[in-house]
Amino acid sequence: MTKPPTPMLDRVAGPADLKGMSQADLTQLARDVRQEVISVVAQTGGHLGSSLGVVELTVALHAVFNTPFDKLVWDVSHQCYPHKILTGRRDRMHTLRQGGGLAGFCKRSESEYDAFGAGHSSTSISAALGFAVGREMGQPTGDAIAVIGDGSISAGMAYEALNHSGHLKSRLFVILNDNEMSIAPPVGAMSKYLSGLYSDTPLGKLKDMAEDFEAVLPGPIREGARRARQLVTGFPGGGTLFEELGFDYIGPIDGHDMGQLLTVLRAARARASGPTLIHVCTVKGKGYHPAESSADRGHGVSKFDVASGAQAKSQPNAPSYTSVFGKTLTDEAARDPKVVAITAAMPSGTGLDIMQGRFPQRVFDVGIAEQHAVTFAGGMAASGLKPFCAIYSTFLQRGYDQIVHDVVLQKLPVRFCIDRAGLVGADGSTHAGAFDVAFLSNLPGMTVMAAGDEAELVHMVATAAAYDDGPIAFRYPRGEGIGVEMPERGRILEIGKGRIVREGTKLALLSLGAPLIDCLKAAEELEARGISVTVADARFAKPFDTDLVARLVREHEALVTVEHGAEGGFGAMVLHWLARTGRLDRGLPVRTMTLPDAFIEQDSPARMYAEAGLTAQDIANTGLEVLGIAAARFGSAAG
Ligand SMILES: Cc1ncc(C[n+]2csc(CCOP(=O)(O)OP(=O)(O)O)c2C)c(N)n1
Ligand SMILES: CC(=O)[C@@H](O)[C@H](O)COP(=O)(O)O
Ligand SMILES: [Mg+2]
Repeated sequence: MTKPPTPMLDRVAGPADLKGMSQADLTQLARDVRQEVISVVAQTGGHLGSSLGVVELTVALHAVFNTPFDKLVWDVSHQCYPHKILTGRRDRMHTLRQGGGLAGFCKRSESEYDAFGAGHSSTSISAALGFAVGREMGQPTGDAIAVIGDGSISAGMAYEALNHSGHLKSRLFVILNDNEMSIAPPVGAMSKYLSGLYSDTPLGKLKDMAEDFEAVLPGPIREGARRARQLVTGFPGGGTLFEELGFDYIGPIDGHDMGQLLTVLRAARARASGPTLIHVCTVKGKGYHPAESSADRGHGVSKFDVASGAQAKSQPNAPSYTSVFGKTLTDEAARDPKVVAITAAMPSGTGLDIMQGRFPQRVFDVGIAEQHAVTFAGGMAASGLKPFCAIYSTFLQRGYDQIVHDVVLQKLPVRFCIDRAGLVGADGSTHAGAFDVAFLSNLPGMTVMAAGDEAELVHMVATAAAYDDGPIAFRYPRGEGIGVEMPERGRILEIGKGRIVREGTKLALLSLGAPLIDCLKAAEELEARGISVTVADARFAKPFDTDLVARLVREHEALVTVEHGAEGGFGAMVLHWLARTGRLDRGLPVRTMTLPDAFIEQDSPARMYAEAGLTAQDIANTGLEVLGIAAARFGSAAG
């Protein structure tokens, strides 16, 4: 399909070109940018809905503010595609979320217009306030503008920042992009509150009067808006929640109406002396019917046909880990009424929407609130329930102290279901599930499992359901399983016990979780070279199977551990144990293969693991290396 003409956008090299444009030109520019976003994401896939929802807002912000001197901070920044198109990266948008290409989120190293990196939500107000204080202390920076969604502002960190902003009273702009959507429909009292600010109040009529005012929003209008708001908020001071926190509140305004946006942004920029929140109402997926009309408003799409909106469907060879988890937990819930589940605004991403469909009263979506999710689960466990807290590895980082202080310290039997473990592909370094084994395995009394395949995941869900002696976690990767035969029902695994998957004699490969398939492939390659290889699946990072490790060390000439996790995790613990028990004294060559001490940028998972040095070939090569050392050291027939 030929791309629609974008005459106004073709004239724009950067935000400076927007300064002289008329409202009509800017409106046309927005139309062009919207078409560009649709054309690009049809080719690349990505976060379509959120970006379409902020097209007019992005044009207006770059037209009114002096970026990059003024710092525009996008929350999550999954909605940054119009921003990237307008800030000199239009010609590279076709590389979006691909190896060596543009990141799917804002990155300081990618552009001076990306004032602050993101990918995780609810950080923008804190960062913007940091810039504002920097300005006040003489740093070369201008205004600070945070753009945060109605989902992201529901997270605790956003309140911490709002609270501090109101305390400091620094000039700061917070644009609340309210599209009444998170990934799923938003949950929580804040969402209802925001809707109450504009649902059926007289303000709706006042908005029309705000149009085309070049000067400050005229007093009667502004006063009228405040009076109308007093009708709906009832706060003692008569203001909105934000005003009670020390913000000037303006809105709500129509985030697709260029006239209102320009008028209000220019007025606010001219007048604001302290923290100012501008409440902008938008539509996620705006201007592209297939997105606007879909349940998730096109939040995350694969490549698609523009005319029909039909997305390219991958042909899976095996069920996804996520769907296996969702189905298996639902079966466990059917057998045990104590089983409940918690998600932090990601019911479909975690697969809990499957259980939600059958047991809606037993699945709790707490909003983007991982810290709360963990301690909430702790309370549930303390009450006698069996909470399964399903949070992506990368987002679980947000609730670490709650894991340590509220759950593990009290030995509460919370089950942590850690999806997206390892490298995740297009979302890149901000979303890597690299650290959970390391940060969980050092906690006293924590049990950590890792599924070697989708059948193992079924057993781990059953094991977690049966395990009430304390906190337990199981991790599994993004995407499809490897196509193993699936059990009817999960088997309860013996805690701390691994398994031998392939018997050999010379080299021992000890895998934790997903690298199992790569270890088996490496073993086949080495076998073809006459080298006999044992492949063991650790199953548990903590407590790991010391009898198994002792046997591998006793019966083989060399040992290699492999994990999709950062240094300081499983391999480190095994090595530490071997050293501590004297099992290295005879000089057995050991290698621990982990993710590197670096962040790996977006690419296909296969290419990311190649960059990490964790392919089957890498494992085979490492095996040859350690066997060579063994031969040189012990004069064996190894190698
Ligand atoms: C800490 C954290 N938890 C979860 C996510 C996953 N996530 C990405 S966008 C999103 C919804 C954001 O909703 P909103 O802020 O309203 O933005 P919109 O997509 O509506 O523009 C979620 C939950 C995340 N990026 N960071
Ligand atoms: C922007 C964000 O954080 C989420 O949309 C995330 O990209 C989802 O990841 P998955 O695609 O792995 O569910
Ligand atoms: Mg939203």
